[in-house]
Amino acid sequence: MVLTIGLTGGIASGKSTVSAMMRQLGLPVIDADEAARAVVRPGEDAYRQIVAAFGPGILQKNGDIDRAKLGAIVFSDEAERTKLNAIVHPAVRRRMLAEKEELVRAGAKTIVLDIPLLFESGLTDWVDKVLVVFVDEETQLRRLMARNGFTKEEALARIRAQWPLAEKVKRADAVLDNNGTIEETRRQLLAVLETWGALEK
Ligand SMILES: CC(C)(COP(=O)(O)OP(=O)(O)OC[C@H]1O[C@@H](n2cnc3c(N)ncnc32)[C@H](O)[C@@H]1O)[C@@H](O)C(=O)NCCC(=O)NCCS
Ligand SMILES: Nc1ncnc2c1ncn2[C@@H]1O[C@H](COP(=O)(O)OP(=O)(O)OP(=O)(O)O)[C@@H](O)[C@H]1O
Repeated sequence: MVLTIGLTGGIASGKSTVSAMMRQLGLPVIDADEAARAVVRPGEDAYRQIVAAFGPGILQKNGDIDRAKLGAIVFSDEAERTKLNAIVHPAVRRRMLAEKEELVRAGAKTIVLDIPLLFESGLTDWVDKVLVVFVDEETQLRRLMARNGFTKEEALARIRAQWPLAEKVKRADAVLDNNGTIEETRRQLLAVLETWGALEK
């Protein structure tokens, strides 16, 4: 029996920080953001669909998608974001399922799916347990602006493109409070993984 853990939270709440800890503990992590980058590389179907839908103006000189330009469009206009999601999400889901099947075939006992939009995309039936990384709004805004160099408006636009983090906390099987130090978050993570029997070899 494979235990599938859905790791989610809000933008900049600390999912990648926590998924790195889970990898260090020997748990395989399938990363939706990584999949979303891979499926839009030049030559991929989704790449062609994105250029057709948004025009060559969202491309860099070398032909790669200009993520900052496309981000500015989709985080300021819900209809544009829905258009992009309709192109990218099906390809991301196919890629993640293929990765998961490979891990199951290789005998993985616990698999982590790091999916920022687990709830927004209605993917909770993909996982056995939902682990939410929580931070308060002020901390989230500060860390997001510091990490990406966004203005407050750009950061808020991204935060508002997702469910409120408090709604995800209500639906979680376990919550990591990531407002403190990374060490404090790690201690909480170990306790949750212990409880779920996720660390047995
Ligand atoms: C708009 C894009 C090009 C911006 O790229 P950029 O490198 O600036 O951001 P990155 O991809 O690293 O995402 C950073 C964070 O933004 C948030 N985010 C990304 N896409 C979305 C979205 N469609 N809706 C809400 N939040 C999103 C997530 O919290 C993600 O972790 C990119 O985010 C994208 O292609 N998004 C559509 C695919 C998607 O929904 N990915 C999210 C998980 S599947
Ligand atoms: N406990 C913490 N204390 C201080 N800084 C932190 C803590 N946890 C995360 N950070 C920092 O906050 C920022 C956001 O963390 P991280 O990138 O892990 O979030 P995320 O949820 O993966 O973001 P995204 O939704 O964009 O993928 C990063 O710069 C990270 O180094």
